[in-house]
Parts: sequence; structure tokens; C-alpha cells
Amino acid sequence: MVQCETTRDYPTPPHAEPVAGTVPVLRAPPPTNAAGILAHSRLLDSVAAFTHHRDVDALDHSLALSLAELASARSVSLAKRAVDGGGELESVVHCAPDAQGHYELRVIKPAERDLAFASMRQCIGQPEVLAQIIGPGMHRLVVPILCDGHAIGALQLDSEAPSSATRPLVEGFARIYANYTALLNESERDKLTGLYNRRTFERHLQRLLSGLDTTDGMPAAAPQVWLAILDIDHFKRINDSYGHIYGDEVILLLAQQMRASFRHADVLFRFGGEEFVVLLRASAESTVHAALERFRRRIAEQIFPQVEHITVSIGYARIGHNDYPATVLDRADKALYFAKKHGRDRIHGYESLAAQGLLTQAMAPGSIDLF
Ligand SMILES: Nc1nc2c(ncn2[C@@H]2O[C@H](COP(=O)(O)OP(=O)(O)OP(=O)(O)O)[C@@H](O)[C@H]2O)c(=O)[nH]1
Repeated sequence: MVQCETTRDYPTPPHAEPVAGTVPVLRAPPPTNAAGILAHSRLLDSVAAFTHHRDVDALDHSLALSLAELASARSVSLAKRAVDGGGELESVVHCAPDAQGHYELRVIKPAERDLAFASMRQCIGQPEVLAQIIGPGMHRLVVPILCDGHAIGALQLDSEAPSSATRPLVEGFARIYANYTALLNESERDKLTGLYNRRTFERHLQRLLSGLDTTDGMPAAAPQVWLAILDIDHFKRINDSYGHIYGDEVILLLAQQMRASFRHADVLFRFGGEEFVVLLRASAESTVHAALERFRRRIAEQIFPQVEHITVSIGYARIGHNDYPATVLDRADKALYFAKKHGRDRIHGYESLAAQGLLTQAMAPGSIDLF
């Protein structure tokens, strides 16, 4: 059973300062000997190693590993809150020793009612430090990762060391992580919508294709990846009739609808202007078509402020393992162009159009700029 640790369980040591919550903080005195200086340089090495990464997923993995190694932890978990997902978790990176004692990383997509991450859920829902005893001589410390006062995730460390000793280290890592992800997010995401920007497209595509993106710690089974380009119809007219502010509002609301409509595992981008891209993993074309049709209908039925009704046209194509990103973008764009030419507010798949001989050489290239 999980028990709560209190300051009574761990009397305040000489260097401890009482803080809010139940865990005292052990402040290390400045190092005065070679061992102390070595420990500090190990810490700096770890921070330098995990902030070396320029992509958020690699940063997550490196953070969990660095903290586990530095604290000689039984395990470290990093949970991230889902964007627009209420208090739900988007993913958990879990680091624990394997049978040989080497730290091993697993990426887990937590199920909604998964009890395994109850402490991290609690810490994110009500952002404060939790300290628990989870077994004989085994301590759990859970620290929220705060960004502008909101918990964007939580770090959980299970170890034999009392929480009072590990707390400064875990809190320090949580703060550095929060600052660094804020910087990375700014460079990876579109400012208006918060969706991924085009610069990150190839990386996400490669990850989906190589199966490195795992759903339960195991490589995903032979995924079929699809790319869809979504384009707002007659957007120029919206800008011309209502002004750019309402145009921007339409873009923002459309991005929100994308998040609500597609699954968490689908990767959403704003490529620029009124053009959006979705990478979907599905085993059958009918599944992809149904997901896109659900989104098309959702947009057609939504009332946008002032503008009221808009429609979207969508073109999609399947991505093979050996396809260049530019080739697949071009195929999806041809299907989109076909949709635009045949009445808009509709969806077409490249493979099906090609099989029917409907894509002639004479067809004008689509609107998307290739790499
Ligand atoms: N408000 C706003 N408008 C933008 C933004 N980026 C691009 N645009 C406008 O989007 C419009 C795109 O127009 P077109 O490429 O002609 O396409 P369209 O009017 O949607 O016509 P179809 O795609 O053929 O249905 C242009 O007027 C751009 O100025 C943005 O960030 N905000």
C-alpha cells in the first residue's frame, strides 16, 4: 500500500529548510572537497547532456535517463499532460534498470484509468510535491513540472534514498526541463495555433515510419502511415470580406477542431497560411477516409464567429517506407487540387484517383511548396 511520508517520518536534518508540502528540502553545502566538486561536475555533465537535444522527445528520454543515473534511482518516470486533454496524460517515459542493471527507457501511452500513474496524475491535477513510501525502504517523490503556473507534467523518482535527499535534485531537473521545453516548443510550433510547424515535419514522419514512436514500449507493428493536406476553401474571400483578424480566428478554431477530431497519436501541423497537414497511422484506407470525413463534416457544421460557415478540401496519400517526403506531399497535393477542381468541401485519395486514371499529366501542380 502507498503510504504518505511526513516530516515526522524524516526529521529535519541540519541543512534542511521547511517548505510548503510535506517534504523538507536538504540544501547541500557548497563542496569543499574533491568528491563534492566531482559530484557537482557530474551534475553539470548531466544537465549539459540532456539540454543538448533539439527535439522534445529526445530531451524527455535524456532527462529520465540522466536523473535515474545521477540519483541511482530504482526508476524515473516523466509524465506529460495532454494538450486539450483535461487532466489526462499524453505519454509517460519510464526509465528503470534491465536484468543486467543497465537503465532502459520505455515510452508508454497511458490508458485513461491506468492506476500505475495515479501519483503523477494527482501531482499534475493539484500541482504540489508528493512524497510517499511505496514499500520497505522504497521512497517515491513526485514533483510537478510547472510552466506559467500550470503543471505541464510531472517527474516521479522511486529510490532507496529518502525524498528529503532527492527533492532538490528532482525539483532542479523539473525547473530546467520546464524552461528548456518552453524554448523548444517555441521553435517547433506555430505561434497562432500551437500545432507543429513545417520544420518538424520530416522528423515526425521519419519517426512514424521507422516505428520508433511506440505505443506500449514495443515497436509498433508494421504501421501504414498516411499524409493528408487540409486546405480551407476560399480563404482569401474570408480575409477580404471580414478582415485578417477574423481570418486568424478561423485558423485558430480550425486547429482546435483538428485536435478534438483526430486521435492523440496523429501528428498535426500548420504548414503555413490556411494549409494544414496531418500524419495518421492506420491499417486501412477506409479508416483514414472515415477520420478525414468526420473532420470535414465537423468543420462544415461548425459556426465560426462572423464568418459563420467554412468548408475544407482534403487530399491524402499513403506513405511507403521508401518514399521521399516531397513525393508524398506532391501526391497528397495533387489529390487536394482534384478536390478543389471538383467542387471543394470534399476528400480525395491519391491512390484511388490514380487507379481510376483521373490524374492526368496535364493536371496543374498543387499549391504546396515542395522541399
Ligand atoms: N488571416 C490570415 N490569412 C492568411 C494567413 N496566411 C495566409 N493567409 C491568406 O490566405 C489566402 C489564401 O488564398 P488562396 O491561396 O488564393 O486560396 P483560397 O482563397 O483559400 O482558395 P482555394 O484554396 O482555391 O479554395 C491569402 O489571401 C493569404 O493572404 C494567416 O496567417 N492569417
